[in-house]
Amino acid sequence: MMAALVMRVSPGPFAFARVHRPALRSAAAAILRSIWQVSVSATQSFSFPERVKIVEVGPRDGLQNEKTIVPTEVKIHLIDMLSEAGLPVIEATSFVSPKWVPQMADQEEVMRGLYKKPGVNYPVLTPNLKGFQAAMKAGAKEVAIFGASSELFSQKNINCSVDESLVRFEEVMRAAKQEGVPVRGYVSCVLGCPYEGKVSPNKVAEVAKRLYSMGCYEISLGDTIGVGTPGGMTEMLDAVKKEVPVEALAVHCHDTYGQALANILVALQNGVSVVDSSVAGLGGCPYAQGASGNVATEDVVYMLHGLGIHTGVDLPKLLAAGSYICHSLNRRTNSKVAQASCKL
Ligand SMILES: CC(C)(COP(=O)([O-])OP(=O)([O-])OC[C@H]1O[C@@H](n2cnc3c(N)ncnc32)[C@H](O)[C@@H]1OP(=O)([O-])[O-])[C@@H](O)C(=O)NCCC(=O)NCCSC(=O)C[C@@](C)(O)CC(=O)[O-]
Repeated sequence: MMAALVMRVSPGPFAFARVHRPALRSAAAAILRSIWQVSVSATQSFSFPERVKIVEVGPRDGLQNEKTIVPTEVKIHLIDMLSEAGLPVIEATSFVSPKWVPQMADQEEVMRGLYKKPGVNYPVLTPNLKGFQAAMKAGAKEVAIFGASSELFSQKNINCSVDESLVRFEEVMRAAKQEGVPVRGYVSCVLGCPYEGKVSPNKVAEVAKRLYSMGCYEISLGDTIGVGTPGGMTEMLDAVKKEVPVEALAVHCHDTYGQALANILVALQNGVSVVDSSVAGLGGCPYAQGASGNVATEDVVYMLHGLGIHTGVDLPKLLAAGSYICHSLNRRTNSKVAQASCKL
């Protein structure tokens, strides 16, 4: 359901209006009025979803590219902190080859060790039947298959062509249907490929349609290397929405060029209400040259709450999870909200 945006102006950032000198006070009020007017007119013609489902991909996408192996207990504690913060979906790990992605080699231990909070989904990536079977043995209740709209990226990432990958995914889908397991589908490189450059929106739409037709309940559209802009996002969504209902679409933005929040905003205006993000902005695909972190969950939540959109996420608890993983990795957070909160 979509709701028109009701603008609310928080007094916080405008505390300077409380100054005692009348001239300054009226100047501050004028600035405030002009900002408010611009904001309202800029947003009045759009509508946004009332609630957004955030799919937290930090424990998988966020950590898969880390060179030093993160201890299993740290991964488990991170996942538990994220579920405690109210994230409804937490992608826990991936059942891929440990030769290809050594960081995910402890997938079974992670699945067995995490506290399965009632109401929270913990999907895992499965590139093929072998991965699916291992995931089932480890107790996974939901899986994700991951394809691409670029041939070269598909080859580099999963060692097969796009068509071959779809055949493998059909096998996973058949097995999943037998087990009654929901399957999410990813399409990578929807706004650009590190090896092929521009990707046609029609190609994205075609792969998204194939995944949706085979039974994926949701299709996550990945700007794998974070090169997209709001213009590209709009063009791509226009094409995909002709093939897949918008209710079944998610966006998965990386922030390499600082466009992720703008791209997400445009996706929301286009009716998308599922957003992937990674705590502390960790992440990147090891087989996508130049890929930087995912958009930070903290920043997405801050923006959504500022728009009056419900997420169910407790921002202070989320910030604590981000701080925990950054401390464990000895890394500065990529989240602007976390950086700003530290200074308060
Ligand atoms: C897909 C494969 C396995 C094909 O890899 P392959 O080498 O072509 O597979 P194969 O079938 O020829 O088997 C080779 C070896 O791998 C083993 N194997 C085969 N399958 C599995 C499995 N499931 N789990 C564990 N082991 C497996 C298999 O048993 C065999 O072992 P060996 O006999 O040599 O000892 C490989 O290419 C792979 O693991 N790729 C994973 C790459 C990956 O995880 N990339 C990151 C995730 S995608 C991403 O980040 C993008 C996303 C989703 O976030 C969205 C976005 O941002 O756009």
